Amino acid sequence: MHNKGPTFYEGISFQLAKIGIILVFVLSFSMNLVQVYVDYRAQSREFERLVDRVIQVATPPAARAVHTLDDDLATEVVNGLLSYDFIHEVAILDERGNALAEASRPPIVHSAGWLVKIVDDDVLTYTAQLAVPGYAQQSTGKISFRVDKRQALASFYSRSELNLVAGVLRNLVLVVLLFIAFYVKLTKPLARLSHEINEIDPDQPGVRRLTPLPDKRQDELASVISNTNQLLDVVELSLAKRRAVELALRKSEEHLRQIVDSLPVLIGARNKQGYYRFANQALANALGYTPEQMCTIHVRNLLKHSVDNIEQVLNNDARVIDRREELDVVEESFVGADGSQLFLQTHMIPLDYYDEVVSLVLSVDVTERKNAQEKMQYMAHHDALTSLPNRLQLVERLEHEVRRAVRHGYFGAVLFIDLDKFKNINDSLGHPVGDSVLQEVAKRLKAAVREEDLVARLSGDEFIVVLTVLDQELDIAGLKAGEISEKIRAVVSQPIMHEQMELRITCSVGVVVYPDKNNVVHELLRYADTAMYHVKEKGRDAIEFFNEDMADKVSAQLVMEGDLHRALEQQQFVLHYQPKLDIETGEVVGAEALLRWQHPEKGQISPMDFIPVLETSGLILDVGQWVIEQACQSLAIWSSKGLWRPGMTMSVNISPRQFRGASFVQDVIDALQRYDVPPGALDIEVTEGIIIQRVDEAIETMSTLAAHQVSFSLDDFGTGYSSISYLKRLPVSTLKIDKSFIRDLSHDRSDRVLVETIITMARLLDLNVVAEGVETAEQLEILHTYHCHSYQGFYFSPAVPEIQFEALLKR
Ligand SMILES: Nc1nc2c(ncn2[C@@H]2O[C@@H]3COP(=O)(O)O[C@H]4[C@@H](O)[C@H](n5cnc6c(=O)[nH]c(N)nc65)O[C@@H]4COP(=O)(O)O[C@H]3[C@H]2O)c(=O)[nH]1
Repeated sequence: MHNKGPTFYEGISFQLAKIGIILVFVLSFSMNLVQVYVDYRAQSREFERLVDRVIQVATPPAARAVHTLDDDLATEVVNGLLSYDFIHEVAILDERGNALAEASRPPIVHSAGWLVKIVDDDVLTYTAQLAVPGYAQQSTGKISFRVDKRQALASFYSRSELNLVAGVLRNLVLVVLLFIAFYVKLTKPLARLSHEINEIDPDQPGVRRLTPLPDKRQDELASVISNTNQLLDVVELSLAKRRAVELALRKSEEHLRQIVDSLPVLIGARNKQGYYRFANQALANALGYTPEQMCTIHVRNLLKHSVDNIEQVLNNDARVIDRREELDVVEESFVGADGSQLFLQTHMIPLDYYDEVVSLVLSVDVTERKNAQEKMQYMAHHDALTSLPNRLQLVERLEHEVRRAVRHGYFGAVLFIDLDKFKNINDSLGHPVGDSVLQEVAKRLKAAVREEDLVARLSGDEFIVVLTVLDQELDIAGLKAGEISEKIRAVVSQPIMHEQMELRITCSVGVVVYPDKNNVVHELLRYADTAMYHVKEKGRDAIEFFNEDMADKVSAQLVMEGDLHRALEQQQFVLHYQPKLDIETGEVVGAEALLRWQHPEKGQISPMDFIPVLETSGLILDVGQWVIEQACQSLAIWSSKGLWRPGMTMSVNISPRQFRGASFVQDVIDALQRYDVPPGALDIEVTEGIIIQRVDEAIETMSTLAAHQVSFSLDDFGTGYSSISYLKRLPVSTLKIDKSFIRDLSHDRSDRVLVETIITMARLLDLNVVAEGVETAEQLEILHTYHCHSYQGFYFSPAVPEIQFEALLKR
């Protein structure tokens, strides 16, 4: 800080000189003037007295001259008066006013000084009456003369002028001398002092000291300089101390900063205005700024743009700062410099930071955790292949939609869509093709419905479409659901192009309109499933609405499902055996094990009624295994008793689900080994339906078991595909002609042709033929003519309990 020193004219000396000069002129001149005035008054009075004496001296001779009319005397008086240098005109007049004698001379011209001009008191005229004593004091004339007062006071004036000028000059000299003395003694040292103070470095005040005055000077200035030097020393010392403290502080702050910066926790301090007063490296890095930049950006600009989020952060800051509360914030959403979103979990503490209270925020970056959670949440609610909502989300949404429909009084619909023969695509073209078909179907379904409708993938080739808000009238809602279902059927059946291959697929659609009586989501799905199943039963590629009959059937099925669970636990199942007989010899060549359910209340229930329920509920896996075990056990017993001769076969029915079960092959082998079943005694009846779905897998399963001496019969032959091509590939030893062809054998020619053809074909393929449902001798006779190998049916015996069958064997 360097101040420009004062100029000469701004200096104290000049200022004092200026004041001195003004005082000299004003005070000394005015006081001298007063003195002159007093002197002038005294001089004037003196002059008056002189004039009076002159008149007293001149009037008697002048009166005599007038009285005697003596011109000479008058002239003498006049001349006498003119001898006074200040009288320059005299006249003696008689009583009539005629001049008896008069004389004048020009006034003496003075070089009039300035003072005379100020006084301006020049010529005066005096007149005196002349009277002769003793003549009654009667005036006889008068004498007049003119007087020049300036002339009379001339010496006074010149003396006064001299005094005035001399006084002023003397004082002026005094002022000049004082000015010099001030300048030398005060102003000059002060100017030097000022200059030296200016030169002092505020950071090192002790380095440049003020130059002391000569030793003999012990005045105030010398004391100021010496005191200032002492002060500079003290300041220098305290500065040095302060610098040392500051250095220590800075170092400790630096260490702290390093520690804070190296922490993985994101640390910052925000003030009430929403600015970071401090941000550690981790926080700055996380947001993509430097710690310095962080302090220049308002927190609003770092937050994700959502009113709630911004409000929450600002409100929390205000709470911490104003109310000094400590807060835990589960989630704050920030946006980094590169636009990426960041989720922070934060603990907030009020902190006194320099001159204000701030909110100290300690955060952990939970973005990855949050993203993982969201991803998991997404995965938990979506199907990975099609990204459609999965069953979980479907159920949640459908529950919500049903509630909404009930509340607002309108109808919606659930469409259960199953792709027809999708397995064929998977099996023949491979899973990648199947996957891309599913993705394409998902896309088409989404495009076919409104945004607010829901398309979900249930499993495999099953999709659900929820049509929300169809109509307030049930009929119209149903109509709309039907129209949309038709549209869906149409879009799904459009050719699907896959790597220049044109694929065609149809779908079966089951429709249920909601809300219904109980509005349970799982029921709705089951109803839609049932309706879809009906479509499948009727030949696929159609839509069907769920109706009351179906509902009754479903509820009956549900009741039965519960009963079947109990049946297995309480051993209500038994096996009956129907003998198989050689047509030629009439000997028993084996048996078919048939499942019976002894219901405690309803009595014996037909497997035709409960096997489908076992199948859909999955219970068939347990019950089917039980059947195999039971049959193997009976075989072992009869074999040990010598009742089961070699070459006899025990047929066991296997359901599709059981056949495809992962442990099926091993379970059968285990049972064979456990009961030590004679080789070739166990025969498994499979339907064409089981095989046709996955021919290769079926062949593999059958071949494995065939290697363990298990034979296979093809049940219900003639009702299905009856393709000779796959028959040749299958390890099947027996064909069972369905009883529906045997029933009308005696009077239906076409059945006879069919049965004869099957038998002939079987013989050609070296397969056994068993005719089912032989009830009459006539039927048996016809079969005999056709050279059918064996038969079973009520004609000989229905399926009978184990004991009865054993007795039959014994016979
Ligand atoms: N009208 C008439 N019927 C006759 C005659 N002879 C036998 N039957 C019946 O015809 C059915 C033959 O069994 P299926 O075709 O394999 O058809 C079976 C089979 O598909 C299935 N089934 C039976 N037991 C089991 C089992 O343990 N497991 C599996 N998966 N299915 C079984 O249930 C179906 C029906 O079994 P059932 O009611 O026992 O009915 C049996 C049998 O009682 C006859 O002369 N006239």
